[in-house]
Formats: sequence, C-alpha cells, structure tokens
Amino acid sequence: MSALLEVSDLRLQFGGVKAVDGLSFEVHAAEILAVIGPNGAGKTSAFNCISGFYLPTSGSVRFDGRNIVRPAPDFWHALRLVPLLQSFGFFRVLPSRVTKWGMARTFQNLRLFREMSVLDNVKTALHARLREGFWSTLLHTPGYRRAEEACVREARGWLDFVGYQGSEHLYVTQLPYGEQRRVEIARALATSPQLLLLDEPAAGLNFNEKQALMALIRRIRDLGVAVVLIEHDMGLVMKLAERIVVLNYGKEIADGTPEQIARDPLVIEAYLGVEEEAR
Ligand SMILES: Nc1ncnc2c1ncn2[C@@H]1O[C@H](COP(=O)(O)OP(=O)(O)OP(=O)(O)O)[C@@H](O)[C@H]1O
Repeated sequence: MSALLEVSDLRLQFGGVKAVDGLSFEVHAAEILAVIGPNGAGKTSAFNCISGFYLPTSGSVRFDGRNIVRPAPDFWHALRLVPLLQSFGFFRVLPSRVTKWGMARTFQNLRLFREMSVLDNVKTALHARLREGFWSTLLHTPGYRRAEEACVREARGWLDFVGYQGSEHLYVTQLPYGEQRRVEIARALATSPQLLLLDEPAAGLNFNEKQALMALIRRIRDLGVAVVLIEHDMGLVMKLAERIVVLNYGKEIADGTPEQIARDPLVIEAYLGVEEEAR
C-alpha cells in the first residue's frame, strides 16, 4: 500500500539553529502515528513544514501523491531566485490548498476564532466548501438557505462526534480549555481530512479528558483518517500510537512500534538526558 504522506530528508534551519535536520517518515491511511522528542526537538517545526505553514530549507513532502514541498531545481538555486519564486507559490503549496487536498491540523496554542460562537467556528471549515455565489449569498436565495442548513447540520454532527455537549451558541472563550480543544478538532474534521495533524492535543487536559481524547482519536482513525500527533504524555502515546517517530535536536533517532521505542537505547538516552539536565 502506498503511503498517504511521505516526508523525505526534510530540513529547516533558522539562522544557525537546525530545527529539523533530515527527517524522513511515511504515514499510511487510517494509521495513528506519534511524533515525540524532548522540548525543542523540532516537532512543531516539522508539522509546520508538512502542513505548508513553513517553507523548509530543503527536502520534500508528498501528500496523497501530490507535492506539498518539492526541491527547486539547481538552476533556480544558482540564480538565487528560489526564495522569490517560493513567495509567489512556486515549489510549494499554501496551507489553504493543503487543507483542500485533505490535510487538517490543530495547533499547540489553540487557534479558534475567539469572537465567534462554537457553531460558527466549525461552520467556517464548511463554508470553504459552499459553492454559493455572491448574489445568492446576498439575496439569501432558497439554494443558499438549503446549503446553509446543510452546513449547520454537518457542523452539529461534528460537534456531536467529538463529544461536545455544551451550548453551540457560546463564544469559544467561554468554554473550559478541554472543550475548546474538542471544538478545534471538530473544526479540523469538518474539512473532511484524510490526514489529521494534532499538535499536543492532551496538553492541559485532566485524566478523564485524556481518556476521552484517546477514544476520540481511535474513532477518528476508524473513519479511515490517518492521525499524526505530537505529544509529551508518554503514557498516552504508548497506549494510543501504532508507530512512533522520535526526534532529538532536529534529527530522527528512532521509528518503530511503541515496544521497539520503549527499549531503544538512543531514545532512552535522549529522555534520561533531559531528566539529568532538569535536576
Ligand atoms: N520561528 C522560529 N525562529 C527561530 N527559531 C525557532 C523558531 N521556531 C522554532 N525555533 C527553534 O527551532 C527548534 C525546534 O523548535 P520546535 O518548536 O519545532 O520544537 P518542539 O519539538 O516542537 O518543542 P516543544 O516540544 O517545546 O514544543 C528550537 O531550538 C526552537 O527554539
């Protein structure tokens, strides 16, 4: 089976800092993969490159057979025109297009629309799919109203799916943190992704909320959606992930099942090193 996501030799440098240093891995349909590593290992930077938010220094990202990032030919590098061409969308794909292709994500620091209700936040993901034109929207034609009703039904369906039980009319800022996380996942699912990237979805959640999150991620996988999560909670990762990729100082140091990762000497050293420094 060919991979849904192929990341090859991905590199991202900020000045002298090699945030991502030669990362390669694959994700298959309906797979749960965790990306772990100590603070500053390059996990979020890698997510940002994969989802089109950052432009990597080099490497390639292929999603569902299409290039999100592809290396620019040497000719353009020689003319030093690559950054300029990339700013016009050459050799890269912008995040909005990546979402349309079927990749959705959530963020380490929630990025909900704070001045909108719960329902409207989820509807924003669906409006991108509405094909109603300017005049039908302005005049609220029957076609527009039908599309809008379908949009509301679907948004409610995703809120139910993630287990949101509060009022859909509340502003998201009125919700406890755990509920805001659910709404952000509902909004991501409303884009109908084949791949969902979750950046530290369990951060700030209590024990019960983490159990519910694990059950939710399994239900998302059961829909046929691949899930890649960055997570620091090792207990959760070991129970949930089918495969784990480990980063340290931007480099990939291991890729395997939870059992393989738990006894990998390089992984143990990376984590013990962190504990030693913390003492
Ligand atoms: N926009 C930026 N500008 C400069 N350096 C950055 C930027 N973003 C990240 N870095 C650096 O790149 C490295 C990797 O950071 P990144 O946030 O990707 O790590 P991480 O593994 O996600 O960390 P954490 O688990 O703490 O979220 C760090 O040294 C960080 O300081």
